[in-house]
Amino acid sequence: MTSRHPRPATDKPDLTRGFLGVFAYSRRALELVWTTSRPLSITFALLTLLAGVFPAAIAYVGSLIVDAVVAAIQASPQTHDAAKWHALELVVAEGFLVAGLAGAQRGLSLCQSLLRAQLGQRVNSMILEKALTLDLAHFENSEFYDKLTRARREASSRPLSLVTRTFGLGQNAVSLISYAVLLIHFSPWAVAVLILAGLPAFIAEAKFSGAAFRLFLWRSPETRMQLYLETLLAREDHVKEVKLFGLGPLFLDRYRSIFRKLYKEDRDLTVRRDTWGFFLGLIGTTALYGAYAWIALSAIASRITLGQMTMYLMLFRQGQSAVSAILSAISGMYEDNLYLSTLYDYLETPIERGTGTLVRGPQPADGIRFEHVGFTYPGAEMPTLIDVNLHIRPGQSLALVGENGSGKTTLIKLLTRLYQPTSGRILLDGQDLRDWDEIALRDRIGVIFQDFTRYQLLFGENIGAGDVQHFADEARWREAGEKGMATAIAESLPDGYRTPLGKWFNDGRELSGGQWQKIALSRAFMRSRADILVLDEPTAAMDAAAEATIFEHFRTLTHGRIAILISHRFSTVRMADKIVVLQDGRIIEEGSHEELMRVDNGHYAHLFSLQAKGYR
Ligand SMILES: Nc1ncnc2c1ncn2[C@@H]1O[C@H](COP(=O)(O)OP(=O)(O)OP(=O)(O)O)[C@@H](O)[C@H]1O
Repeated sequence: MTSRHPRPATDKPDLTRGFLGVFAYSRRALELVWTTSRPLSITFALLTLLAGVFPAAIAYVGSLIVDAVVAAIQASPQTHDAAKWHALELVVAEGFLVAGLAGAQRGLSLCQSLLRAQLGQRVNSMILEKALTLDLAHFENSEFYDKLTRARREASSRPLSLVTRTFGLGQNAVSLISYAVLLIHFSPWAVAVLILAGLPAFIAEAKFSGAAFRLFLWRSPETRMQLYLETLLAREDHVKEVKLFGLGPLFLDRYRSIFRKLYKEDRDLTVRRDTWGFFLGLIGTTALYGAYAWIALSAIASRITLGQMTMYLMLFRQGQSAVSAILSAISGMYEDNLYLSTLYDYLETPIERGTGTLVRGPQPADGIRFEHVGFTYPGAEMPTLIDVNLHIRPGQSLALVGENGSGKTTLIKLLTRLYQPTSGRILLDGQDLRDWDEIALRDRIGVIFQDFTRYQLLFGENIGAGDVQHFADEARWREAGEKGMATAIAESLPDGYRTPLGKWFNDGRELSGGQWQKIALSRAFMRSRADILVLDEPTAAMDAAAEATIFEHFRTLTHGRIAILISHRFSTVRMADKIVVLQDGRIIEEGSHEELMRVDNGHYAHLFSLQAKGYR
C-alpha cells in the first residue's frame, strides 16, 4: 500500500481549477454518450424536452378546469349543459397530458437503462485498452494503481450520470421557463422569489460535493486495501494459507476497521451536508409559503380567479422543485465532473512509446551486450544493478546465479525492455535496445518468469499463450508440449490438450506446481521465432533430476540460440557455457564452471561445494 499521505499532488489541479473549470468534462461526457448510441441520445433529448413542457401544460389545463367548473356552477340552465361538457373535455385533455407525461418519463428511464449498459461497457473497455498500453512500471507504482482503481470503480457510471443530469437540467429549465411565462402574469417578483430562494441550499450542496470528492481521492489506498483483503479472504489461491495460519479473523478485522474509519468520515460528511441542506432549505420553504399567502390574499381580493389561484400555487410549488432540481443537477454535475476528471486523468496518462523502428541489427552475430548498465527502480533509493558488463553470443548459454535480491530478475526485466537502464546501455545485434521496434524485439525473446501466469484456460491454450499468432493451433501445442515435457501430463487428463485448467470454472483440473512449470516451459517453446530464451527459475518446483534433464533438453533445443537460465541449483547451472555471479547488483565473478571452480576463495566455488556437500 502507498504511504497514506501526503495526498497525491497530481489530483490538485482538478480541484483548484475553480467551480466553472471543472465543467470541462461535460462536453466529453456528452460526446461519449453521443458516440455510444446516436438514436438513444436523440430519443433521450426529445423525451427530456417533452417531459419539460408537459407539467406547465397540465397546470394550465388544471386552471382552465377550475374556472370551467366555477363557470358551470354559475351558468344559466340554457348554457349549463354546454359548460358542463366543456369542463369534462378539459378533464379528458388533462388526463391525456398526464398520460403523455408518464409515457415520456417511462421512455426516459428506458433510454437511461439502455445507455447505462452500453456506456458502462464502453468506458470499461477504454480503461482496459489503456491498461494494455501501460508499462510494467505503471502497475508497480502504487499511486498509479490507485488512479486505475479509482477510474474503474466510479468513472464508468459517471458519464451517464453527468449526461442524465445535463438533460435533467434542460428539462427543468424548460419547465421553469414555461412556469415563469405563466407566473409572470401574476407578478415578475414571484418569478424572482422562486429563483432566488433555492440559492443558499445550492451553495451548500456545491461545497459538500467538493468535500465528498476529496474524501474519495484521499481514501483510495484504503479502499484498495479493502479490495485486496477481500481477495485474500475469498479467492481460492489464498485460501490454503489463510486457513492454515488462521489469518481469516485477523484480515476480516482489518477489513472491518477500514470500513469503520471510512464510515465515520462518510457519516460526518453526510450529517453536515444534510443539516446544512435542511436549514438552508428552510429559507426556500419560507419563501414558498410567503408567496402562498400572497397568492391566497390576491384571490380573496378577487384580483385573480379561483382557477388562476390553483394554477399559480401549483406553478409556484412545482417551480420551486424545478429550481431545486436545477441547482442540485448543477452541483451533481460538478461532482460528476470531478469524478470524470479521475477517469480522464487515467486515460490520458502519458506513455513513453518506444520510438525505435529497428527490426534487424547491424551485427547479427554479436548477440547481447550490457555496457556499464546501472538501474534504480523508480522511487527506490539504492540502485539494484551497478555497472553491469556482459556479453552473450548467439549459441551460448548463460546461467545467472546469486543470492535472493541480488538483481537477477531485474537484469532480465531490462533485457526484455520492461524497464530501461538508468545508465549505460544494452545492445542487441550491435544496436541499442531502445532503437528496436517493440514488436520485433519481443518476437525475438521468449521469457518465462518465476511467477509465470497460470491461465484458467485450456491446457493447450496455456501453452499457446506463448505465441498469440498460434494461440489456438493444436499441432503447435503438441510440438511445444513435447519439447517442454508436458505430453505425459496432457495424456493423463480426460480431454488431453483440451482439458480446462484451474478451479475457477466448471470442470477445471488443478495441476501440481511441477506440472504447471512444465506447461510454462512448453509455453517458452511455442515462441519458435525467438532466438533468445530466458528461464527465470521455472524449474524450481521440479526435482533435481527433472531439472537437469530439462536443461539438457533445453540446451539441445536452443542450439544456435541464446539461452539464459536463472537457477539456484548448481547441478544445472554448471552445464551452462558461461556463469555470471551477481552480488548486490554487481557482477563479481564470470566464467565457465571449471574456470570459476579454480578461483581461489571464489564465491561460486564456495556456494557450489556447499550445495554439493548437501547432496553427499
Ligand atoms: N518492482 C520493484 N520495485 C522496486 N524494487 C524492486 C522491484 N523488484 C525488485 N526490487 C528490488 O530489487 C532487488 C533485486 O530484485 P530481483 O528480483 O532482481 O532479485 P533476484 O536476484 O531475482 O532475487 P531472487 O533470487 O529472490 O529471485 C531486490 O532488492 C528487490 O527488493
